[in-house]
Amino acid sequence: TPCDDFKIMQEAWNTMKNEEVEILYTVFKAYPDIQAKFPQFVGKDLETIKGTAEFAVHATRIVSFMTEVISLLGNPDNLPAIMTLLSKLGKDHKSRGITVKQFDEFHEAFHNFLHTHSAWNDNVDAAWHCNEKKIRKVINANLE
Ligand code: HEM
Repeated sequence: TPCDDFKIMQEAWNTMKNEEVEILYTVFKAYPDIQAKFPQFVGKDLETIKGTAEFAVHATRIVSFMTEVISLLGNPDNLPAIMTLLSKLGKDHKSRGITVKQFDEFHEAFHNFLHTHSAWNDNVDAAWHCNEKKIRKVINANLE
């Protein structure tokens, strides 16, 4: 299945994973309701906060989480670790009042970023979608 092509997914991600600030900016720009959930960013001008250390720190937390999960893919021994990380992410965000709908929004905006990146192609897309579907299932089960 395309899920087994995790290597090309990891390679593509490696070319994008250092664009933390641009990734979070893309998400907040498309969905201000996501920005509004952050006590430190609510009501602030996105263009202004984009350049702050606080913004870079949070962008890096999110993107590093993704990097961690993506690096663990492909080895069945890592499955329990992946499940633990994803369940915790879902539970921690549920307790902040964040919804599946907002994760869908994040997802969509995040994809606009990925798709406009030069490392993206049909093979990466297929591998990404297959793995992402499974990942989102675990997160959603813990968000609901
Ligand atoms: C869907 C919209 C989302 C909203 C509204 C949201 C909101 C938040 C908020 C308010 C915090 C706490 C910030 C702080 O204490 O400084 C947080 C923490 C965090 N978020 Fe999100 N988040 C979203 C999606 C995501 C996604 C998709 C990921 C990763 C794939 C992610 C990863 C993290 C991580 C790693 C932390 C720090 C650990 C923790 O406290 O849980 N978030 N998020």
